[in-house]
Amino acid sequence: MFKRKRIVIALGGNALGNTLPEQMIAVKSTAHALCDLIEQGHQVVVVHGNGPQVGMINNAMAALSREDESQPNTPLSVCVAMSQAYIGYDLQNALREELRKRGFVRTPVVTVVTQVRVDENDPAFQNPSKPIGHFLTKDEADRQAKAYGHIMKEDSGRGYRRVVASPKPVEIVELDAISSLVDAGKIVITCGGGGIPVTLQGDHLKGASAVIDKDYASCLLAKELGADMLIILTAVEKVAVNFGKENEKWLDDLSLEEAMQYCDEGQFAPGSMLPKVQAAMDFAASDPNRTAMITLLEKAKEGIMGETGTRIHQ
Ligand SMILES: Nc1ncnc2c1ncn2[C@@H]1O[C@H](COP(=O)(O)OP(=O)(O)O)[C@@H](O)[C@H]1O
Ligand SMILES: NC(=O)OP(=O)(O)O
Repeated sequence: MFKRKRIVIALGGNALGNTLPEQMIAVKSTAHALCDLIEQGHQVVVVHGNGPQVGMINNAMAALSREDESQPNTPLSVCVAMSQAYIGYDLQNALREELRKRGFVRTPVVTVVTQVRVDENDPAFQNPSKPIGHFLTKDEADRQAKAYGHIMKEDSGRGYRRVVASPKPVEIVELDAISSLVDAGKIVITCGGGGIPVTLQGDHLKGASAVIDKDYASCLLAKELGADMLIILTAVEKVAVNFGKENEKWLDDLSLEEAMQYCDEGQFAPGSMLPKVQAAMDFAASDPNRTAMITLLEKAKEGIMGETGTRIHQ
């Protein structure tokens, strides 16, 4: 018998592309994949990344303030807010269009500007690790570091990128509003780019200079919303051990014990697959009835039917 599931979906970089025109095209196939799950009868809540976009926005705002002394530099937290609105705008319109095509003319899609509280003493503030912006060559990265004081790191064999602090999400500030919208059957896009990082200062929420990992934020959201599944959609169909090596092995199924062992062995690259596996483990550990899955964006439908993807469970 069909069981309707509440599913939090985390969308990776390939769901959005790297530039404005790329994003306009990419969101169409993303909407297609998401609507496949909605059409199956599932309740879907959408989280997306923002690494390339927040880097682009931050560079543009910094260039503006260099050109015009009257424009103070834009804090990273505001750049995250801008990325939520810009990505949400494209994504909600693509979803709206795809839903209407499939006859869901009354299903509203809404993007919630979402703040996520972090701990101001999180050691991540002292150890920038979250890659943002475009991939650069070593020479380009050295020039950027010298010109702007950015910290640059090699990203999983794919080139160099700027890294910024990435504290763990502690609390989703707008959770009640998100929960009401989801309960009322709306399609909600929330915690975009991991959420706008804020710290609590009395009654004031102060923007923090950071970018939260959207995989960890989507795990927190999924737990808070009592979701049945967390699905992390990325650019690989399955998680592998010995990734990229001759003895590479794609995994269908991962228990928490196996996942922990592979993490300890360093099988998953930090800054790419490791946060996904850790978020999946955290979600699966929270309840024996909860499963997390990591798969390719285009395979979401097959994944949920158990035909592909890597499932992480207790
Ligand atoms: N063990 C692994 N198994 C599968 N993919 C891996 C593994 N280690 C690193 N990767 C890489 O991680 C990528 C996903 O991370 P990333 O591109 O940062 O995610 P996102 O989709 O959130 O932007 C995959 O496309 C793959 O290239
Ligand atoms: N904020 C975030 O995790 O973005 P990416 O998924 O693009 O890295």
